[in-house]
Amino acid sequence: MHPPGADTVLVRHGDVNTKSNTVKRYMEGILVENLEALLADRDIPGDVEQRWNRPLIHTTEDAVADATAAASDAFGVVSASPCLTVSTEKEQIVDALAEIARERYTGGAFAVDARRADKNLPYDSDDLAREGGTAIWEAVEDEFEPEVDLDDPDITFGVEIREDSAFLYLEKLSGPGGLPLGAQEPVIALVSGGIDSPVAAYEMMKRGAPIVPAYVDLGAYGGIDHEARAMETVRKLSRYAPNFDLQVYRIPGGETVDLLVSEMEEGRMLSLRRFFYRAAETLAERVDANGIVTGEAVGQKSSQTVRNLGVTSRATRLPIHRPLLTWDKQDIVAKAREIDTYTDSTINAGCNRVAPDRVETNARLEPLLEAEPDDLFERAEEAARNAELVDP
Ligand SMILES: Nc1ncnc2c1ncn2[C@@H]1O[C@H](COP(=O)(O)OP(=O)(O)OP(=O)(O)O)[C@@H](O)[C@H]1O
Repeated sequence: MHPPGADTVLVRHGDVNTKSNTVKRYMEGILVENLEALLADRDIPGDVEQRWNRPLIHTTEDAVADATAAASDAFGVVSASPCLTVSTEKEQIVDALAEIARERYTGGAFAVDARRADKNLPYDSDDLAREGGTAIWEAVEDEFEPEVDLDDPDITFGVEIREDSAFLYLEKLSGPGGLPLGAQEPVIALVSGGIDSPVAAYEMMKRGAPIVPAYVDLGAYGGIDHEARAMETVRKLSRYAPNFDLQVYRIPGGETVDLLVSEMEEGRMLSLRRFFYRAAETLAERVDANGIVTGEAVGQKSSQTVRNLGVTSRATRLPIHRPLLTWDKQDIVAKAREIDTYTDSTINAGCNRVAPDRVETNARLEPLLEAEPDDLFERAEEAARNAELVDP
Protein backbone atom coordinates (compact mmCIF):
# COMPACT_ATOMS: atom_id res chain seq x y z
CA MET A 1 0.00 0.00 0.00
CA HIS A 2 1.35 3.42 -0.91
CA PRO A 3 0.42 6.96 0.16
CA PRO A 4 -1.90 8.78 -2.27
CA GLY A 5 0.20 10.63 -4.82
CA ALA A 6 3.31 8.47 -4.22
CA ASP A 7 5.52 8.58 -7.29
CA THR A 8 8.96 7.82 -5.86
CA VAL A 9 10.61 4.61 -4.68
CA LEU A 10 13.12 4.91 -1.86
CA VAL A 11 15.68 2.12 -2.22
CA ARG A 12 17.75 1.01 0.79
CA HIS A 13 20.93 -1.02 0.56
CA GLY A 14 22.78 -2.70 3.41
CA ASP A 15 26.20 -4.25 2.91
CA VAL A 16 27.12 -1.54 0.40
CA ASN A 17 26.98 0.88 3.33
CA THR A 18 29.79 -0.97 5.09
CA LYS A 19 32.23 0.01 2.30
CA SER A 20 34.58 2.95 2.05
CA ASN A 21 33.15 5.99 0.27
CA THR A 22 34.96 5.20 -2.99
CA VAL A 23 33.80 1.59 -3.06
CA LYS A 24 30.31 2.62 -1.99
CA ARG A 25 30.06 5.10 -4.88
CA TYR A 26 31.25 2.43 -7.30
CA MET A 27 28.77 -0.17 -6.05
CA GLU A 28 25.91 2.31 -5.97
CA GLY A 29 26.68 3.05 -9.61
CA ILE A 30 26.31 -0.65 -10.44
CA LEU A 31 23.08 -0.83 -8.44
CA VAL A 32 21.63 2.12 -10.36
CA GLU A 33 22.42 0.42 -13.69
CA ASN A 34 20.81 -2.81 -12.48
CA LEU A 35 17.69 -0.97 -11.29
CA GLU A 36 17.40 0.76 -14.66
CA ALA A 37 17.69 -2.59 -16.41
CA LEU A 38 15.03 -4.18 -14.20
CA LEU A 39 12.60 -1.33 -14.92
CA ALA A 40 13.27 -1.44 -18.67
CA ASP A 41 12.94 -5.23 -18.79
CA ARG A 42 9.54 -5.07 -17.12
CA ASP A 43 8.33 -2.05 -19.12
CA ILE A 44 7.98 0.08 -15.99
CA PRO A 45 8.45 3.82 -16.52
CA GLY A 46 11.00 5.40 -14.21
CA ASP A 47 14.29 7.26 -13.84
CA VAL A 48 16.81 6.19 -11.28
CA GLU A 49 18.68 8.83 -9.36
CA GLN A 50 21.82 8.04 -7.36
CA ARG A 51 22.09 10.11 -4.21
CA TRP A 52 22.84 10.04 -0.47
CA ASN A 53 23.21 6.33 0.03
CA ARG A 54 19.64 5.85 -1.13
CA PRO A 55 18.93 5.47 -4.83
CA LEU A 56 15.55 6.92 -5.81
CA ILE A 57 13.27 5.80 -8.60
CA HIS A 58 11.12 8.61 -9.98
CA THR A 59 8.05 7.12 -11.59
CA THR A 60 4.27 7.64 -11.74
CA GLU A 61 1.69 6.78 -9.11
CA ASP A 62 0.25 4.11 -11.43
CA ALA A 63 3.63 2.41 -11.75
CA VAL A 64 4.95 2.94 -8.24
CA ALA A 65 3.91 -0.51 -6.93
CA ASP A 66 5.53 -2.32 -9.87
CA ALA A 67 8.65 -0.17 -9.59
CA THR A 68 8.91 -1.01 -5.88
CA ALA A 69 8.53 -4.73 -6.63
CA ALA A 70 11.23 -4.50 -9.32
CA ALA A 71 13.59 -2.70 -6.92
CA SER A 72 13.02 -5.39 -4.31
CA ASP A 73 14.33 -7.96 -6.83
CA ALA A 74 17.67 -6.17 -7.23
CA PHE A 75 20.63 -7.78 -5.51
CA GLY A 76 22.08 -5.42 -2.89
CA VAL A 77 18.68 -3.97 -2.00
CA VAL A 78 17.54 -4.52 1.59
CA SER A 79 14.15 -2.88 1.20
CA ALA A 80 12.20 -0.51 -1.01
CA SER A 81 9.27 1.78 -0.22
CA PRO A 82 6.82 3.62 -2.47
CA CYS A 83 6.92 7.20 -1.17
CA LEU A 84 5.21 10.53 -1.27
CA THR A 85 7.85 13.27 -1.37
CA VAL A 86 7.34 16.55 0.48
CA SER A 87 9.63 19.31 1.72
CA THR A 88 11.53 19.01 5.00
CA GLU A 89 9.32 21.65 6.68
CA LYS A 90 7.83 20.01 9.76
CA GLU A 91 4.35 21.48 9.13
CA GLN A 92 4.28 20.07 5.60
CA ILE A 93 5.23 16.61 6.82
CA VAL A 94 2.65 16.66 9.61
CA ASP A 95 -0.10 17.82 7.21
CA ALA A 96 0.86 15.14 4.71
CA LEU A 97 0.72 12.45 7.41
CA ALA A 98 -2.80 13.56 8.34
CA GLU A 99 -3.85 13.45 4.70
CA ILE A 100 -2.38 9.96 4.21
CA ALA A 101 -4.21 8.78 7.35
CA ARG A 102 -7.54 10.14 6.04
CA GLU A 103 -7.07 8.16 2.82
CA ARG A 104 -5.42 4.96 4.02
CA TYR A 105 -6.10 4.31 7.71
CA THR A 106 -8.82 1.71 8.25
CA GLY A 107 -8.62 1.21 12.01
CA GLY A 108 -6.29 -0.56 14.42
CA ALA A 109 -3.05 0.41 16.10
CA PHE A 110 -0.66 2.77 14.37
CA ALA A 111 2.87 4.08 14.84
CA VAL A 112 4.98 6.83 13.34
CA ASP A 113 8.54 5.81 12.53
CA ALA A 114 10.53 8.98 11.83
CA ARG A 115 14.21 9.22 10.94
CA ARG A 116 16.33 12.10 9.78
CA ALA A 117 19.73 12.05 8.11
CA ASP A 118 20.22 15.81 8.50
CA LYS A 119 20.91 16.52 12.16
CA ASN A 120 20.79 20.32 11.53
CA LEU A 121 17.04 20.42 11.12
CA PRO A 122 15.25 22.61 13.68
CA TYR A 123 13.32 19.59 15.03
CA ASP A 124 14.25 16.04 15.95
CA SER A 125 12.63 12.75 15.00
CA ASP A 126 10.87 12.39 18.37
CA ASP A 127 9.19 15.81 17.96
CA LEU A 128 8.10 14.86 14.51
CA ALA A 129 6.77 11.45 15.56
CA ARG A 130 4.80 13.03 18.40
CA GLU A 131 3.28 15.82 16.29
CA GLY A 132 2.70 13.52 13.34
CA GLY A 133 0.99 10.99 15.61
CA THR A 134 -1.32 13.66 17.03
CA ALA A 135 -2.22 14.87 13.52
CA ILE A 136 -3.00 11.32 12.38
CA TRP A 137 -5.13 10.75 15.47
CA GLU A 138 -7.14 13.92 14.92
CA ALA A 139 -7.59 13.11 11.25
CA VAL A 140 -9.27 9.76 11.93
CA GLU A 141 -10.80 9.96 15.42
CA ASP A 142 -14.29 10.93 14.21
CA GLU A 143 -14.57 7.76 12.17
CA PHE A 144 -12.42 5.26 14.12
CA GLU A 145 -11.12 4.58 17.59
CA PRO A 146 -7.42 4.94 16.90
CA GLU A 147 -4.78 3.43 19.14
CA VAL A 148 -1.02 3.95 19.21
CA ASP A 149 1.22 0.90 19.50
CA LEU A 150 4.88 1.49 18.78
CA ASP A 151 5.83 -2.17 19.28
CA ASP A 152 3.26 -4.01 17.21
CA PRO A 153 1.31 -1.55 15.02
CA ASP A 154 -1.15 -2.59 12.33
CA ILE A 155 0.03 0.30 10.18
CA THR A 156 3.27 2.27 10.34
CA PHE A 157 3.61 5.75 8.94
CA GLY A 158 7.25 5.95 7.89
CA VAL A 159 9.06 9.26 7.48
CA GLU A 160 12.62 9.49 6.25
CA ILE A 161 14.06 12.98 6.04
CA ARG A 162 17.01 13.54 3.77
CA GLU A 163 18.89 16.71 2.85
CA ASP A 164 16.21 18.44 0.80
CA SER A 165 13.17 16.16 0.92
CA ALA A 166 11.09 14.08 3.26
CA PHE A 167 9.86 10.68 2.11
CA LEU A 168 6.59 9.35 3.52
CA TYR A 169 5.67 5.68 3.17
CA LEU A 170 3.46 2.94 4.55
CA GLU A 171 5.39 -0.20 3.62
CA LYS A 172 8.88 -1.60 3.22
CA LEU A 173 9.17 -4.40 0.69
CA SER A 174 12.12 -6.65 1.57
CA GLY A 175 14.82 -7.15 -1.03
CA PRO A 176 17.38 -9.95 -1.23
CA GLY A 177 20.18 -7.95 0.44
CA GLY A 178 23.74 -8.80 -0.54
CA LEU A 179 25.71 -6.76 -3.08
CA PRO A 180 24.79 -5.40 -6.51
CA LEU A 181 25.23 -7.94 -9.28
CA GLY A 182 28.49 -7.18 -11.07
CA ALA A 183 30.31 -6.07 -7.90
CA GLN A 184 32.22 -9.39 -8.04
CA GLU A 185 33.85 -11.45 -10.77
CA PRO A 186 31.87 -14.10 -12.66
CA VAL A 187 31.72 -17.77 -11.68
CA ILE A 188 30.67 -20.88 -13.59
CA ALA A 189 27.32 -22.11 -12.25
CA LEU A 190 26.82 -25.83 -12.72
CA VAL A 191 23.08 -26.06 -13.18
CA SER A 192 21.22 -29.36 -13.33
CA GLY A 193 17.51 -29.91 -13.66
CA GLY A 194 17.30 -30.10 -9.85
CA ILE A 195 16.07 -27.81 -7.10
CA ASP A 196 19.39 -26.98 -5.47
CA SER A 197 21.69 -25.66 -8.16
CA PRO A 198 19.51 -22.66 -9.18
CA VAL A 199 19.27 -21.62 -5.51
CA ALA A 200 23.06 -21.88 -5.18
CA ALA A 201 23.51 -19.80 -8.33
CA TYR A 202 21.07 -17.21 -6.97
CA GLU A 203 23.01 -17.00 -3.70
CA MET A 204 26.24 -16.25 -5.57
CA MET A 205 24.43 -13.62 -7.64
CA LYS A 206 23.17 -12.17 -4.39
CA ARG A 207 26.75 -11.56 -3.31
CA GLY A 208 27.41 -9.72 -6.58
CA ALA A 209 28.95 -12.48 -8.72
CA PRO A 210 27.45 -12.84 -12.20
CA ILE A 211 27.03 -16.47 -13.26
CA VAL A 212 27.99 -18.27 -16.44
CA PRO A 213 25.53 -21.18 -16.44
CA ALA A 214 26.78 -24.59 -17.60
CA TYR A 215 24.68 -27.69 -18.07
CA VAL A 216 26.28 -31.08 -18.68
CA ASP A 217 24.31 -33.05 -21.21
CA LEU A 218 24.17 -36.58 -19.77
CA GLY A 219 23.03 -38.19 -23.04
CA ALA A 220 20.46 -40.94 -22.58
CA TYR A 221 20.68 -40.53 -18.77
CA GLY A 222 19.58 -36.93 -18.84
CA GLY A 223 16.99 -36.51 -21.50
CA ILE A 224 15.01 -33.71 -22.93
CA ASP A 225 12.96 -33.07 -19.75
CA HIS A 226 16.07 -32.84 -17.64
CA GLU A 227 17.64 -30.26 -19.92
CA ALA A 228 14.37 -28.36 -20.26
CA ARG A 229 14.16 -28.06 -16.48
CA ALA A 230 17.71 -26.74 -16.27
CA MET A 231 16.99 -24.18 -18.99
CA GLU A 232 13.74 -23.12 -17.36
CA THR A 233 15.44 -22.38 -14.04
CA VAL A 234 18.12 -20.30 -15.79
CA ARG A 235 15.34 -18.37 -17.50
CA LYS A 236 13.85 -17.68 -14.09
CA LEU A 237 17.21 -16.49 -12.78
CA SER A 238 17.68 -14.20 -15.76
CA ARG A 239 14.64 -12.24 -14.59
CA TYR A 240 16.81 -10.94 -11.73
CA ALA A 241 19.64 -10.00 -14.06
CA PRO A 242 18.23 -8.61 -17.32
CA ASN A 243 21.44 -6.72 -18.12
CA PHE A 244 23.62 -9.86 -17.79
CA ASP A 245 23.99 -12.54 -20.41
CA LEU A 246 22.68 -15.81 -19.00
CA GLN A 247 23.07 -17.97 -22.06
CA VAL A 248 23.90 -21.54 -21.08
CA TYR A 249 26.98 -23.55 -22.06
CA ARG A 250 25.81 -27.05 -22.91
CA ILE A 251 28.72 -29.40 -22.27
CA PRO A 252 28.47 -32.78 -24.06
CA GLY A 253 28.87 -35.52 -21.44
CA GLY A 254 26.78 -38.42 -22.79
CA GLU A 255 29.69 -40.60 -23.99
CA THR A 256 31.59 -40.18 -20.75
CA VAL A 257 28.52 -41.06 -18.69
CA ASP A 258 28.04 -44.22 -20.78
CA LEU A 259 31.67 -45.12 -20.15
CA LEU A 260 31.42 -44.52 -16.40
CA VAL A 261 28.26 -46.59 -16.17
CA SER A 262 29.78 -49.50 -18.07
CA GLU A 263 33.19 -49.46 -16.39
CA MET A 264 32.59 -48.31 -12.82
CA GLU A 265 30.30 -49.30 -10.02
CA GLU A 266 30.57 -47.66 -6.58
CA GLY A 267 32.72 -44.65 -7.41
CA ARG A 268 30.88 -43.73 -10.57
CA MET A 269 29.08 -40.72 -9.15
CA LEU A 270 32.29 -39.30 -7.79
CA SER A 271 34.10 -39.58 -11.10
CA LEU A 272 31.13 -37.95 -12.77
CA ARG A 273 31.44 -34.99 -10.35
CA ARG A 274 35.16 -34.85 -11.11
CA PHE A 275 34.29 -34.71 -14.81
CA PHE A 276 31.87 -31.82 -14.10
CA TYR A 277 34.42 -29.83 -12.13
CA ARG A 278 37.23 -30.31 -14.62
CA ALA A 279 34.92 -29.33 -17.49
CA ALA A 280 33.82 -26.27 -15.52
CA GLU A 281 37.44 -25.33 -14.91
CA THR A 282 38.23 -25.47 -18.63
CA LEU A 283 35.14 -23.45 -19.40
CA ALA A 284 36.17 -20.91 -16.75
CA GLU A 285 39.49 -20.41 -18.57
CA ARG A 286 37.56 -19.93 -21.80
CA VAL A 287 35.25 -17.25 -20.40
CA ASP A 288 37.55 -15.80 -17.73
CA ALA A 289 35.47 -16.95 -14.75
CA ASN A 290 36.98 -17.37 -11.33
CA GLY A 291 35.29 -20.21 -9.55
CA ILE A 292 32.59 -22.85 -9.74
CA VAL A 293 29.27 -22.81 -7.90
CA THR A 294 27.27 -25.98 -7.23
CA GLY A 295 24.13 -26.87 -5.29
CA GLU A 296 25.88 -29.42 -3.07
CA ALA A 297 25.15 -29.62 0.67
CA VAL A 298 26.97 -31.73 3.23
CA GLY A 299 25.40 -35.16 3.49
CA GLN A 300 22.53 -34.51 1.12
CA LYS A 301 23.66 -37.23 -1.26
CA SER A 302 26.24 -39.97 -1.12
CA SER A 303 28.54 -37.92 -3.35
CA GLN A 304 28.26 -35.12 -0.81
CA THR A 305 29.63 -36.72 2.34
CA VAL A 306 32.47 -34.71 3.80
CA ARG A 307 34.96 -37.33 2.67
CA ASN A 308 33.55 -37.53 -0.86
CA LEU A 309 33.47 -33.76 -1.28
CA GLY A 310 37.14 -33.78 -0.37
CA VAL A 311 37.93 -36.35 -3.04
CA THR A 312 35.82 -34.86 -5.81
CA SER A 313 37.10 -31.33 -5.15
CA ARG A 314 40.61 -32.46 -6.02
CA ALA A 315 39.62 -32.50 -9.70
CA THR A 316 40.05 -28.73 -10.04
CA ARG A 317 42.37 -25.98 -8.96
CA LEU A 318 39.49 -23.52 -8.94
CA PRO A 319 37.55 -22.82 -5.75
CA ILE A 320 34.22 -24.64 -5.66
CA HIS A 321 31.64 -22.39 -4.02
CA ARG A 322 28.86 -24.27 -2.30
CA PRO A 323 26.56 -21.63 -0.80
CA LEU A 324 24.09 -24.33 0.33
CA LEU A 325 26.74 -26.38 2.09
CA THR A 326 25.01 -26.18 5.48
CA TRP A 327 21.41 -25.67 4.39
CA ASP A 328 18.65 -28.16 5.18
CA LYS A 329 16.62 -29.39 2.23
CA GLN A 330 13.41 -27.74 3.46
CA ASP A 331 15.14 -24.36 3.54
CA ILE A 332 16.47 -24.88 0.02
CA VAL A 333 12.98 -25.80 -1.19
CA ALA A 334 11.49 -22.74 0.54
CA LYS A 335 14.06 -20.48 -1.10
CA ALA A 336 13.49 -22.10 -4.50
CA ARG A 337 9.79 -21.36 -4.17
CA GLU A 338 10.48 -17.79 -3.07
CA ILE A 339 12.72 -17.06 -6.07
CA ASP A 340 10.43 -19.03 -8.38
CA THR A 341 12.95 -21.63 -9.54
CA TYR A 342 11.23 -24.57 -7.83
CA THR A 343 10.60 -27.30 -10.35
CA ASP A 344 7.88 -29.58 -9.13
CA SER A 345 9.00 -32.63 -11.03
CA THR A 346 9.13 -36.27 -10.13
CA ILE A 347 10.78 -37.26 -13.40
CA ASN A 348 13.60 -39.63 -12.60
CA ALA A 349 16.38 -38.17 -14.69
CA GLY A 350 19.96 -36.96 -14.54
CA CYS A 351 22.32 -38.14 -11.84
CA ASN A 352 19.56 -40.13 -10.12
CA ARG A 353 19.58 -42.53 -13.04
CA VAL A 354 23.36 -42.73 -13.27
CA ALA A 355 23.65 -43.76 -9.61
CA PRO A 356 24.53 -47.43 -9.01
CA ASP A 357 22.66 -49.61 -6.48
CA ARG A 358 25.51 -49.43 -4.02
CA VAL A 359 27.13 -46.03 -3.80
CA GLU A 360 30.47 -45.01 -2.38
CA THR A 361 30.14 -42.80 0.70
CA ASN A 362 33.67 -43.02 2.05
CA ALA A 363 35.96 -42.58 -0.93
CA ARG A 364 39.75 -42.35 -0.97
CA LEU A 365 41.49 -40.62 -3.81
CA GLU A 366 44.01 -43.33 -4.78
CA PRO A 367 41.55 -46.21 -5.32
CA LEU A 368 39.21 -43.85 -7.17
CA LEU A 369 42.01 -42.79 -9.51
CA GLU A 370 42.74 -46.49 -10.12
CA ALA A 371 39.12 -47.20 -10.96
CA GLU A 372 38.18 -44.20 -13.09
CA PRO A 373 39.07 -43.89 -16.80
CA ASP A 374 42.65 -42.62 -17.27
CA ASP A 375 41.49 -40.02 -19.74
CA LEU A 376 38.63 -38.65 -17.57
CA PHE A 377 40.10 -35.14 -17.42
CA GLU A 378 41.06 -35.07 -21.11
CA ARG A 379 37.47 -35.95 -21.86
CA ALA A 380 36.22 -33.18 -19.59
CA GLU A 381 38.55 -30.60 -21.11
CA GLU A 382 37.58 -31.56 -24.62
CA ALA A 383 33.87 -31.53 -23.74
CA ALA A 384 34.23 -28.01 -22.33
CA ARG A 385 36.08 -26.86 -25.44
CA ASN A 386 33.19 -28.26 -27.51
CA ALA A 387 30.49 -26.74 -25.32
CA GLU A 388 27.91 -24.83 -27.31
CA LEU A 389 26.14 -21.73 -26.16
CA VAL A 390 22.36 -22.04 -26.10
CA ASP A 391 19.52 -19.71 -25.17
CA PRO A 392 17.89 -20.87 -21.95
N1 LIG B 1 23.78 -32.37 -15.56
C1 LIG B 1 24.39 -31.46 -14.81
N2 LIG B 1 24.92 -30.36 -15.38
C2 LIG B 1 25.55 -29.41 -14.65
N3 LIG B 1 25.70 -29.49 -13.32
C3 LIG B 1 25.19 -30.57 -12.68
C4 LIG B 1 24.51 -31.59 -13.37
N4 LIG B 1 24.11 -32.51 -12.47
C5 LIG B 1 24.55 -32.08 -11.27
N5 LIG B 1 25.19 -30.91 -11.39
C6 LIG B 1 25.85 -30.12 -10.32
O1 LIG B 1 26.27 -30.97 -9.30
C7 LIG B 1 25.58 -30.66 -8.10
C8 LIG B 1 25.26 -31.90 -7.32
O2 LIG B 1 24.61 -32.85 -8.13
P1 LIG B 1 23.26 -33.59 -7.70
O3 LIG B 1 23.30 -34.97 -8.23
O4 LIG B 1 23.03 -33.41 -6.26
O5 LIG B 1 22.26 -32.76 -8.54
P2 LIG B 1 20.70 -32.86 -8.66
O6 LIG B 1 20.08 -33.37 -7.41
O7 LIG B 1 20.38 -33.53 -9.95
O8 LIG B 1 20.39 -31.31 -8.82
P3 LIG B 1 20.40 -30.18 -7.72
O9 LIG B 1 21.62 -30.30 -6.89
O10 LIG B 1 20.37 -28.95 -8.55
O11 LIG B 1 19.14 -30.36 -6.94
C9 LIG B 1 24.35 -29.90 -8.57
O12 LIG B 1 23.87 -29.05 -7.55
C10 LIG B 1 24.87 -29.12 -9.72
O13 LIG B 1 25.57 -27.99 -9.29
